[in-house]
Amino acid sequence: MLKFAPSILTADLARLKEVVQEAEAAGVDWIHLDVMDGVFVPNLTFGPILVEAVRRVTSLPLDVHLMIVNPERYLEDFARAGADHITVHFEATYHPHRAVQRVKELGKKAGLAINPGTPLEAFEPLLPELDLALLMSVNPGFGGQKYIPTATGRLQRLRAMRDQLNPACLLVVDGGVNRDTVREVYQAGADVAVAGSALFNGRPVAENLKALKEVLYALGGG
Ligand SMILES: O=C(CO)[C@H](O)[C@H](O)COP(=O)(O)O
Repeated sequence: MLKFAPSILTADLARLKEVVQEAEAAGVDWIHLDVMDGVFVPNLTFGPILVEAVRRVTSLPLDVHLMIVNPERYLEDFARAGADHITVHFEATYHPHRAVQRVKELGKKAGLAINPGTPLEAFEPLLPELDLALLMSVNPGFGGQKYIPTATGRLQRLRAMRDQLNPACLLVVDGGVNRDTVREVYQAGADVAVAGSALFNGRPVAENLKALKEVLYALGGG
């Protein structure tokens, strides 16, 4: 069963509580929060204050994706704000291993993410300690981008690496997942799909989620 983690990046943030609760009622698995600093990625979003606000309106796991340089500086703040999972980017820190260890010391699930241009081997030394391995299937920074087709082969190879080194680590794909690409990412071995514009787009989340799941049911694998 592929899990779905809607990214609030494309939601109507003036209705934050309603949209998060709508997603929860629709049956999504996690809420994904994209934290951007305008340095690591060319966009700015929000920090721990918003994570804390979301924490107060849902009991779903909060999956915080830090697209910020030197994420070590803020791990405690996001943990205190109520994040359940904290994912840092391999490219954004000199010390990805130290950052992952710190997330675990804080009692949270630790994730490592890589960009589309980063070799998959970046995961290898850290995989045995990861709870989540997040593969970007768009260049990070914006919702609503097109899925990069080379992500599929990378997912397949990462799945094999994961199965060998740490089967308990969840494989997360992020970017451009929609009705046209969800089959591909599921068949390539993803455990969790982050989806922004396919789930938060002005139409009811339940309808959007159903449409994605129908593609998977048709395979007999949803
Ligand atoms: O990390 C992200 C962008 O950096 C977003 O989570 C991702 O792009 C989801 O949005 P969409 O499903 O619309 O592509």
